Amino acid sequence: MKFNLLKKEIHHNSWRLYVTILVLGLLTALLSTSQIEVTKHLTDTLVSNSINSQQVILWMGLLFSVYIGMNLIKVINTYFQDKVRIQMSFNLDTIFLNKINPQTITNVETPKYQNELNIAKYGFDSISGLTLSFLQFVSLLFSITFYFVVIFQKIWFLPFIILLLNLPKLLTESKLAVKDYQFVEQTTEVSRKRSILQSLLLTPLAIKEILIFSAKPFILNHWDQSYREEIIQTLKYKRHESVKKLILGLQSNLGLLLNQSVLVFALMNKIISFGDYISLLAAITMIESSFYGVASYYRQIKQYHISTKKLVDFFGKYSNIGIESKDSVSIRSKDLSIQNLNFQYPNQKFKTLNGIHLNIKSGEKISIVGSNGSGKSTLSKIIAGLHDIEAQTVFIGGIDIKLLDSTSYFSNFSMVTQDFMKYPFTLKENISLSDKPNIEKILSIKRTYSNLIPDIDLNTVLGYEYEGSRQLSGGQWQKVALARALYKDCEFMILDEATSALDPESEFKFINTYIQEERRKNLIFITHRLNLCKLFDRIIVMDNGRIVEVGTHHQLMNSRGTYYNLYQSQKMEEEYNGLVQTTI
Ligand SMILES: Nc1ncnc2c1ncn2[C@@H]1O[C@H](COP(=O)(O)OP(=O)(O)OP(=O)(O)O)[C@@H](O)[C@H]1O
Repeated sequence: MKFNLLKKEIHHNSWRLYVTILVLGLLTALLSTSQIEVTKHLTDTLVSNSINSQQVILWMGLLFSVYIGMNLIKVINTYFQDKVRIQMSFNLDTIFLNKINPQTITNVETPKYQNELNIAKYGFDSISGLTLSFLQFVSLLFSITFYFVVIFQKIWFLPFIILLLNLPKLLTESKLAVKDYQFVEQTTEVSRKRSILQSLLLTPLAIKEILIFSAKPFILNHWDQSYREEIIQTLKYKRHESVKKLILGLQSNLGLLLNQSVLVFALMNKIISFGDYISLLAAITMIESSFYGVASYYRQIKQYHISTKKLVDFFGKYSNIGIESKDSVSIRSKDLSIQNLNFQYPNQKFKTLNGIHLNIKSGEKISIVGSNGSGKSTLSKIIAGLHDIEAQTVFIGGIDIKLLDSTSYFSNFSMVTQDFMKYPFTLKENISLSDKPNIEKILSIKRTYSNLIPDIDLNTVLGYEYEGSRQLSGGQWQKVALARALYKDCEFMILDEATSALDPESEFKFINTYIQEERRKNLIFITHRLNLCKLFDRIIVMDNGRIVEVGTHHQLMNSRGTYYNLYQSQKMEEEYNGLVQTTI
């Protein structure tokens, strides 16, 4: 990806503001040079043998007007700079959120992604800072040039000495720019840890457990430790920066002393007047401070180069920029076939799935069961196209899914996972995920699946995030997620323990209705409630990343293997619970 492609979007709607700020910068430079000139004349009038009071009043009036003008421009300039900052941060956030578009979740569900995201955000912020600094830099260049002209007219060689003495500032800032980035990279994890723990202490979900388990001191202690670690690292870096700045300050003081000596020499030898002395000293001091601005701009230019490199890497990994869109392949059948599929998560040392072979015919309803961690969710996410897999392992209608455009592949799937989303939107938006929900479609789902969609106004905002919103129960939220999956109305419905919060009657009614109503569609149902498995065409039993049994409920019960044992132990548990209840 070429970063230049983004530049236009970064500066969208800002060019007129930039020109305004530059004009204001030019005016500031003109006024501050006039201030020097007026001060010179006022001083010369004051130290002359015959003080002309009218002239003194005139110069003082002029000086006052220059001050007022400078103040006015300063206020207007600050406003426009704020405006640029706001516009730029909107542009950058828009680009960032639009461009980050990973095609799968495999690399996103890792700490590496979080760290790289943090560094990329820092890079983006430094770009927005750079634009403003560039404008300030140009304004400073105006001022420095004007001051140089003033000084050059009186003592021609002095501007060159000043320039030479200020070069170390640029060098130091360039080194600090590299160090800045190294510092951010080193502290990303610890600063993320601190903010994760901080939000843990503040989010309502966590507060509930914190209260019950009296966990505040424990989490606070973790937060305190990571914050202290971050502070230690930050202060170490700041100390290093301060030492560099101290050395620079000393160099700058020595430079001023040298320049002042030149002025004193010129004054004593009557090369310049006393007024010149005062005004030139002011000009030199202003150049010195302007050079700090120039140096800090130089540091940001350096950072800009590092940032763009990091951003190009980041977008290369997590966006679809530069990925050639695949030709649309027409899929004739929706039969799904998995051939010798192995899968390993990027941050795991072992394979989560081992040699999976599975064929699912169009319209088939299958249930996947197995112990915790056996790989059921991973397999279902792979089927839905959410993970990076090797070529020639998953096929739809005989076509390798790696050859298909991911968006068109996703259009075949509806999915409700264990950790489904609860959007802080209205009920109808939660179901449709659209600005223009098809109300008739929602009402039709409501009629077919009784008790699925809560009996509240479709325009009610859900959750506890906003004033006037309405919180749902866990089961109701899960029903809304199921309604969302039905609304998408796809060939494949994947339900990963997606009915676990429903009462047994609602769960049975939902699954049974889907099977009856959607005979031509596929249902992949992951569950721990084995009594529902009887409703399915086939049951897949998983253990330790492998498929260990496949068959109907009766076949698997007769073969007396893993499924049989799981079923028996669940039946015994249910009988025991029933016994306890009747005893009570
Ligand atoms: N994002 C992830 N990154 C790394 N490892 C993961 C990730 N998700 C799952 N795993 C690992 O993969 C293995 C299988 O997990 P998976 O969620 O597929 O199991 P499951 O059969 O659905 O379990 P459960 O019944 O508890 O939901 C587990 O050992 C788990 O630690």
